[in-house]
Amino acid sequence: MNEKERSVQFHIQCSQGDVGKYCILPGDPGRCKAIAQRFDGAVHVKTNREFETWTGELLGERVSVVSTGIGGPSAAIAMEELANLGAHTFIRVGTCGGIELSVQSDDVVVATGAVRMEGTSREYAPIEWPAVADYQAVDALVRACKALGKPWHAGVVQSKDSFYGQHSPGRMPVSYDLEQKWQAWKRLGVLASEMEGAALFTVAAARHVRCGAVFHVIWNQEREAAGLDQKESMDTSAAIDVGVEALKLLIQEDKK
Ligand SMILES: O=P(O)(O)O[C@H]1O[C@H](CO)[C@@H](O)[C@H]1O
Ligand SMILES: O=c1cc[nH]c(=O)[nH]1
Repeated sequence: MNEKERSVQFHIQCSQGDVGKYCILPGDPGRCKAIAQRFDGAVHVKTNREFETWTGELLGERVSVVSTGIGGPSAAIAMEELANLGAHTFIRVGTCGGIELSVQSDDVVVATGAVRMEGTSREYAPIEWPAVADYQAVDALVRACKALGKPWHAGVVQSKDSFYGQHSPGRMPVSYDLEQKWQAWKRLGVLASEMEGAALFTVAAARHVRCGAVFHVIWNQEREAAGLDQKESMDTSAAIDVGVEALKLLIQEDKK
């Protein structure tokens, strides 16, 4: 299989010309339409497995939104296949759970890097490699947060493979490992937990493309444990607005 020469990419089922060079990557396919509605003239291109693709324009530039599903393996596949079609700039717009006590539900988190507690990035780079976000993407995301005026944070997130290992570590046979590492993430000031950032940042480095990530905070289990709040929020609109605005800033700067 010559992946780059395939007329139709195997998983996303898109071909040359179907997608823009600038892409937004939510995990949830259910978030694609809401993101596409921020584009001019968005059309649904394809849905295959967890990968739903829409393409439209921002500032006259073709842009796409492609869902990656849950976890590093499918996120890596989406980025690889989009890069095969010429995409070079990616913004993940995801959800996360807060870890650091100042991170509250409904806040926005911009990742500067991601803890590689997942398997996918290890099949790309030795564990010594730091999964960091592209600095231009981080800068654009932070400027977009400031312009939007919503509470935001920028820092390291943790990417892991087991959602329930995060939320119920005590019932896992390897609880000793999960709980010890969680303490380390807290001491290191890790802001939040999610699942795809580390894989995407590492694949981006391997493919020489840019990737940033912004997250809507659903809840914060550490705040709950400290008796601070029990709030849960699923309104991802602020993170979507930040992601779209950041992509526009990157397009504008590339045109200069
Ligand atoms: O809302 P998305 O973008 O899927 O992101 C988060 O939500 C999923 C877990 O519920 C994982 O994919 C995690 O990274
Ligand atoms: O707590 C959370 C929320 C969203 N995504 C995660 O991986 N964890």
